[in-house]
Amino acid sequence: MAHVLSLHVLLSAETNRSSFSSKSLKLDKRTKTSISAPRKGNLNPSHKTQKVNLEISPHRAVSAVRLMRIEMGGAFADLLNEKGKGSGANEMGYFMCHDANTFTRMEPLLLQIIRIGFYEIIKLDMPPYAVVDENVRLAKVALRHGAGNMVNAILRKLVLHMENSSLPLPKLEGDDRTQARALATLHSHPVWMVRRWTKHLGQEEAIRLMMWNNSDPSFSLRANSGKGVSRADLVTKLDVLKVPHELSFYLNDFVRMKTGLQMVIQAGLLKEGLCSVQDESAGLVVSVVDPQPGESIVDCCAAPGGKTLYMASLLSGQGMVHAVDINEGRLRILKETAKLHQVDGVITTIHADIRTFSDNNTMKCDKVLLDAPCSGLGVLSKRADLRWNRKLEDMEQLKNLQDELLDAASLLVKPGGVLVYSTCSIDPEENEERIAAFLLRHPDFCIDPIGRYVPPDFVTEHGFYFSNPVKHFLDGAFAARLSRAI
Ligand SMILES: C[S@@+](CC[C@H](N)C(=O)[O-])C[C@H]1O[C@@H](n2cnc3c(N)ncnc32)[C@H](O)[C@@H]1O
Repeated sequence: MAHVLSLHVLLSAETNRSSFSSKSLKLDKRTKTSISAPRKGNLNPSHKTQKVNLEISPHRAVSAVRLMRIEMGGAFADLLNEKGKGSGANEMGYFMCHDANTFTRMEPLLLQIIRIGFYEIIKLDMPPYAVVDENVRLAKVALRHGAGNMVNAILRKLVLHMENSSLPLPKLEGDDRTQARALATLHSHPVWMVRRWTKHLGQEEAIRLMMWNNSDPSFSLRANSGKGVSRADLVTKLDVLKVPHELSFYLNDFVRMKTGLQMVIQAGLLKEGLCSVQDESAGLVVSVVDPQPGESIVDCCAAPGGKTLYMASLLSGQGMVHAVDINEGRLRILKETAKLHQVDGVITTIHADIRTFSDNNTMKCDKVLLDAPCSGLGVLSKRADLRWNRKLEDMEQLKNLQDELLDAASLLVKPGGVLVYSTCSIDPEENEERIAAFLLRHPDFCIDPIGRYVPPDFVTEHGFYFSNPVKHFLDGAFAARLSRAI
């Protein structure tokens, strides 16, 4: 069950995607004939006459390979849909490969097929015997007859348990550790995360958070005012596309949507730079910075540029955002998007490690944003793979890095200027604790409470910004606004 959640994302993405066209699939699917003229993959000639039922679901096939690649190769779920390596056509080719040696290497696929079956039966509530049938077929085509039999036996056992309401689910009893393990299984999260959240949030809220992480993510679009596109213009476009949406309660340029992102993409709204996909929680971090025309702003960890672009669009052509990032490729994306969004006149890109940049530079700006590398524990509903890639040991390393970056960023703030530290984490050790430690090291900075910049609902007792997924139904995010003494 470990990756069933990412499967969910992939399935819905693939339903609308055309990285392999339905036209090409028609050639291969729903035919109960021998494979005679394969168009992809290295089919062994000896199989040309093999009678194989190819009536397999392409979505399942692509999903199974993608899940395997995420698990074994660390592929990012959200990058798998780009052309090339991750294209659906490639993965279908993988499935249609009938070389005996490849079978051995493909074995982990069996696990993914079983996971898909479990997910469809338990979570998607699909007709169970159809699911068994489809996945058995898939295992037979992709692996071998015996693999199909195994899928059949396991999924049928599951269906039986479901019918008799006798699923052997772990019980929420015993000591903390045992309960955490049970919750981890029930809600498909790593045990260390469950233990951490239970400690920080209490068990009830930890469960709500896991349920949120497992739910369908919603998305927000930001109308690109830098290009003269108003929210009303964006709403008109969405109406034409018949994409259901509602206006953001918190941000004037934002629109929320639960479904229809694929339609927005296919209609070219992003490609034309009319809008960006940006969560309101990230937009509210920009509200905390509160960019004003004429100001100089350093964005220390800027790429791929979500916040840089939004800040630039608020400058009305006056002022400058210096976008610094250590990752050249991501910075290039930022630069290209800035052009597309017609805000490149107020953005300069600087490829550098902010730590050496600030050491060797006398630059002092009105405002400095440090959107620090973090665990991403606030965005797990959109990053289904992240929970399994993130390790407890990462947290210590991240905290050290965040401290170093904060020290470096502070050097770029002019006297009387503002430093904003933000993360997309809900973990106090990456948020409040980093600020407390920073203020001890830097007595020339103090907290500037953010009540003036965001709705009261997002203001913590210490004057920080915090977006809580289970309270605000947005991604989790944190920001502290610190002002430097004159
Ligand atoms: C959370 S992401 C920033 C997201 C960005 N602010 C946005 O809104 O799109 C963190 C970024 O920090 C960058 N980064 C990590 N270490 C860095 C360093 N030492 N100096 C500069 N950038 C760094 C990473 O390359 C990554 O792009």
